[in-house]
Amino acid sequence: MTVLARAIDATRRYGDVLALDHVSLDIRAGEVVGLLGPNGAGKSTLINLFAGLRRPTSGTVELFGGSPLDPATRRGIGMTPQETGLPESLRVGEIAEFVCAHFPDRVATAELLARFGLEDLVRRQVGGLSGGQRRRLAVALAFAGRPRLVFLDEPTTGLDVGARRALWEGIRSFHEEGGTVLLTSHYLEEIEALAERVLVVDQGRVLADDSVRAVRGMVGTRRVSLVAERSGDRIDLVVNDPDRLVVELVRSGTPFSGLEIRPATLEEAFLALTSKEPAHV
Ligand SMILES: Nc1ncnc2c1ncn2[C@@H]1O[C@H](COP(=O)(O)OP(=O)(O)OP(=O)(O)O)[C@@H](O)[C@H]1O
Repeated sequence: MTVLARAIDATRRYGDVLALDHVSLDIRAGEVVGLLGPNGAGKSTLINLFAGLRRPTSGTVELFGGSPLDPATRRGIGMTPQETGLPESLRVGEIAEFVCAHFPDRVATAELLARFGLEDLVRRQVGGLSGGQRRRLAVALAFAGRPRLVFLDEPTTGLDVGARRALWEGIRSFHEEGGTVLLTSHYLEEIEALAERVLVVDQGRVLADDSVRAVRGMVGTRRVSLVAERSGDRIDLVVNDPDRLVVELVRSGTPFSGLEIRPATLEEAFLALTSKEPAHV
């Protein structure tokens, strides 16, 4: 399958901060790939390298087989960064028209807005949009030039359920037409709704690169919490098989109390993943 974006041993430092640590991966045509990781994991940095907004400190990043720094190459991508600023006094239809007009093979403004459920807002000034409507518009604009590959950095943060679904529909219809998307999120649920493949990133490293189902299994851990009677200390453990742990504890005759078992949060699962050797790097 055609590789649209490729990182080979890419490292990016900001002063003392190692934002990306020897990352190698491919984004192939037709994929929707979710980039999952906690704050500061390196998700935006990876997108910024692919989009040519930053250069790697070492290693190589390729876009459509060329350099992401080449404007002609970059014309094939669409991008919505984490934060965007749109001119307040322009109308939604005017902004969409302005952005579409930059591309040789542009989407019709009405079609673009309809795809993201924004058709009723075409005459509204941006200053009069809600936060969710602004965000949807910012995401829609990434698709204005019929890109081959779209980067979306936390596209649905701050959206309510309805707006989130409208946005998901827009992304899905692009994918159904063969489009490729790399999107970041803090939520596995969101990535599950859109992507087949998920990259789990933390501290600049790719901890897992697998199907959403496999990663769900990996992070489908449980947190077991109990008080050891001898010391009186509460002990917290993140495990895959809590039943076995409890059976073994009882068998060993260790006195304990206050047993609690609950699903691990994504944060805890990340920590559990980080403490092991990465499955695929
Ligand atoms: N321009 C910069 N200057 C200095 N440090 C930076 C810069 N950009 C990012 N960093 C640091 O690099 C690391 C990775 O940041 P990055 O924004 O890529 O993470 P992220 O996974 O996108 O986080 P979030 O989920 O919070 O958006 C962080 O420690 C961050 O503070």
